[in-house]
Amino acid sequence: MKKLGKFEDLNLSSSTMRSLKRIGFEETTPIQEQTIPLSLEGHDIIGQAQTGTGKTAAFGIPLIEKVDMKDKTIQSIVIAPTRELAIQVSEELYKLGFDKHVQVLAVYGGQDISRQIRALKKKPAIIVGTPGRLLDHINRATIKLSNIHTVVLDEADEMLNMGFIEDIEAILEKIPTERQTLLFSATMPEKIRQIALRFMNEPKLVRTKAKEMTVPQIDQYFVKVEEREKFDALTRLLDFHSPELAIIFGRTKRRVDEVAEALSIRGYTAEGIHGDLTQAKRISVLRKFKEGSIDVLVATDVAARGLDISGVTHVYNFDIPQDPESYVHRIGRTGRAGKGGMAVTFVSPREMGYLRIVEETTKKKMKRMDVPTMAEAIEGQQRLVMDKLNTIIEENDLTLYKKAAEELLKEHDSEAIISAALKMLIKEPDNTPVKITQEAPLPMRRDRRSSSSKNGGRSNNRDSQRRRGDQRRNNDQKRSGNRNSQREGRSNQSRSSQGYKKSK
Ligand SMILES: Nc1ncnc2c1ncn2[C@@H]1O[C@H](COP(=O)(O)OP(=O)(O)OP(=O)(O)O)[C@@H](O)[C@H]1O
Ligand SMILES: [Mg+2]
Repeated sequence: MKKLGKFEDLNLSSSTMRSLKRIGFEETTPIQEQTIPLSLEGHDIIGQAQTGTGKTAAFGIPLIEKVDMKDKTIQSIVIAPTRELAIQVSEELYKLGFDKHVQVLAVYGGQDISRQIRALKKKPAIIVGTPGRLLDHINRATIKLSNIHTVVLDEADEMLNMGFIEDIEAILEKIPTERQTLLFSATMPEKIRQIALRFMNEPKLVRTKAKEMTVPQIDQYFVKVEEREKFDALTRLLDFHSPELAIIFGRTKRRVDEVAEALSIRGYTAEGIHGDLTQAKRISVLRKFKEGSIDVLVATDVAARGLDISGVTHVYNFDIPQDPESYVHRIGRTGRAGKGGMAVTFVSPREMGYLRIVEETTKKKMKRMDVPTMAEAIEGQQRLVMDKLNTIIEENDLTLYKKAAEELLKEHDSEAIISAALKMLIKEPDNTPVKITQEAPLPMRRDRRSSSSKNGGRSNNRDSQRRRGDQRRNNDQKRSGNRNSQREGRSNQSRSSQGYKKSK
């Protein structure tokens, strides 16, 4: 990301400066440089910046600065859409407040409420929570709002999409009005402006200057491919690109299950993640992905949004997302904290209209990419193995292997031996049959393009409204089924400390 300022210029306390140093943040990102001073002055803020540009610390640093260590009540609340985001944000706040000894607690559905109640008794200064669970605590009076001076809505766009609007309104209505309200989002649909009007006090709009909605470090491509050819195209691309860590997005849960299974059959270390898996399963899949013991994560959008996993080099949209905001969030899982990344979107010929809408919204053209040939895929694999061999030669003592090498050299010339070894090391194309149920392409859309671009890409077309309506209904069903149940429907895993990325 573009680095503009220095934290030194922001008049932060020495404890926060020490924490920043420990984390490894040296310079501010643009959104941080612009919002931190305003926030410290007490203004309400609407902050919009691209994915992966440090919005968490943009509100986190002022939150920590404003904690009064003598006050033993809850002083700030951060509302986040999902439990793993709540955990991720609370971990970042914990690190930012480490030297000041600020207590931060995450509360979210799916976790034993009595455990949370016990933790609340330890008087954390900052609570990070999902809307439903926060409301539960508020209604039980285990969270008291009377002393709260700052409220943050993180990923506001996502919370609206997930149908949390009433919960958020209910929470905001209960918090003293002489508070500061900060709202952060990667995209800024009209609904958010309405919330701002109702619940904020002359908010300052801070938008980091960017022509495009996506960060420039992400190279964006599309591949025009028939539905039935998608899977083979995917494996070719994976072989060709040899991503360090890749996320593949599918449209449905079945899709995610089938693609993950099919990839495993073909010899990739892949697992799927979506809202139907148990919490424990989601935790373990995400942990394995962060540690690199699986290198392909297949996910529905909701399962990966907002997650900050370092080292994701490639994002593949196996299915093009229906609305442009999802696209922005999906590909935003790579290219974070100034690192590079590649996003490849599969489009079936009938879905080209959607591609154009995405491009109009993000104001960025995707380059066309062809499916690599078999030879190219093998070449990609060879490059990878050659890199690995070079590293092994550079970094290891190989004396133990010398004798065997000499023996082999007596029988064959070196080229033959190395070629054989390469053949062994390379994952050769594998055509084991796999089952991928064909999905119908998204409905044709012709006339709606203009309506979508007019409102700045907000996808208020009928399709997406219907879809959101469905989502909301689902949420409501779940809600009425079990007030405390997990509505977030996502994996529950936070960024682990080793996954905490610094751009140095
Ligand atoms: N000043 C900084 N210097 C270096 N790295 C930073 C800085 N600020 C944040 N980061 C790192 O950048 C990454 C992305 O930050 P963060 O998750 O806050 O992005 P975001 O803007 O909230 O993205 P999203 O819209 O996807 O939620 C994190 O790993 C974070 O630790
Ligand atoms: Mg964020």
